[in-house]
Amino acid sequence: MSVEIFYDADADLGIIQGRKVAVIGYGSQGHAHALSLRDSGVDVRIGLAEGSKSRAKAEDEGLRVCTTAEAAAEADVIMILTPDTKQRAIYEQDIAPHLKDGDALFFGHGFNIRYGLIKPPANVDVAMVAPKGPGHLVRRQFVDGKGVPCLIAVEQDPSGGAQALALAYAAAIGGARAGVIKTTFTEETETDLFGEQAVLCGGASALVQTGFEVLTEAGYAPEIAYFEVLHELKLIVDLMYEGGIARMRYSISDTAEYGDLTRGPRVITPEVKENMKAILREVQDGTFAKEWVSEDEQGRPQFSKLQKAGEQHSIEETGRKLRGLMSWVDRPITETA
Ligand SMILES: NC(=O)C1=CN([C@@H]2O[C@H](COP(=O)(O)OP(=O)(O)OC[C@H]3O[C@@H](n4cnc5c(N)ncnc54)[C@H](OP(=O)(O)O)[C@@H]3O)[C@@H](O)[C@H]2O)C=CC1
Ligand SMILES: CC[C@](O)(C(C)=O)C(=O)O
Ligand SMILES: [Mg+2]
Ligand SMILES: [Mg+2]
Repeated sequence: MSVEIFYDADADLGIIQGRKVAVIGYGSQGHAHALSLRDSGVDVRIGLAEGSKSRAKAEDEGLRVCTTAEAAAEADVIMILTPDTKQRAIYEQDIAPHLKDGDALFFGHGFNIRYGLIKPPANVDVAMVAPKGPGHLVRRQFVDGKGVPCLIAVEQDPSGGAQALALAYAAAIGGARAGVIKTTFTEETETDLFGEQAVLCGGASALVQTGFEVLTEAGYAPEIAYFEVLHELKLIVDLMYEGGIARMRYSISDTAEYGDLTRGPRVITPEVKENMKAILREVQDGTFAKEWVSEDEQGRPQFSKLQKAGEQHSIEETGRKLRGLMSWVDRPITETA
């Protein structure tokens, strides 16, 4: 199936420059969108809860901060960039009452529309601009003159202009430098959840932690294990990013390549592929969404326990020590590039 991919030349920045945009939330994606929209000449304000911890960060960047309700009332493009599990309540309390004809409701991920948690009225455009990368890198790449690819989708289009508006927004945050693919809320939500669970976050973290455990439990030095399975992983993935798996295999030794070709399938076995398929089914049939919404409603007991266990894994202590000795690696978490 072929896809439509758009670049800067296909986008009309003037469309988003002619609108009043509210970015609701100033976290990973919120700060990236708001700052890059502002730098692209867009009229942007930030919507936050009263007493929000994010207020000072946004104001330090010279952005105007209002309550979510004020921002939604003032703007005609409202981008919701708070955590997925919080969006429904924020929408119902502070956004829905202020929606008017001609407004556009935007999302950075399709979760709430795909699983029917938010049901916007028919008189507003509903669209998505979903960057395929973490917010802090969306901003860093924009500042560096690069861009993170984005997916756009349109769920409702009473104005007839929702796609052009989404493409203009994606261009304003740097996405059209790399490529903007048109998709649906369903395809974005299901592929994004699968990707982060099975490969990018869940799969990769478990692979690294398990490799570290196997080496250290066999008596090898944790520092050597860390460099081997975590630090070098970035360098290997950089080669894949630049030229695919073939480029990585070109650069590694024949010994590594033979080990890759013969041992890789012993790690990622047919059973692992079946596990991945089960994870995809839980995303498609709504099991994961139901579980996550319920976990959040109960105060995230399992999330907090597993998060703490991850933070206490011995690879983190080894990593902190080694990264502290490499000034170019130990980059503090900041909300700017
Ligand atoms: N993280 C990423 O890189 C990516 C995220 N997305 C999508 O983007 C959206 C935003 O995700 P992300 O950037 O990670 O979100 P964050 O967790 O970084 O959002 C935090 C922001 O939301 C505000 N917030 C949190 N809870 C509430 C609440 N109950 N009421 C009002 N504001 C609240 C916080 O304010 P305060 O400081 O006051 O707590 C803060 O400003 C999601 O739909 C996500 O799936 C898509 C692609 C990648
Ligand atoms: C990979 C995780 C992600 O989907 C992202 C950064 O793209 C997210 O939800 O944060
Ligand atoms: Mg993603
Ligand atoms: Mg995601």
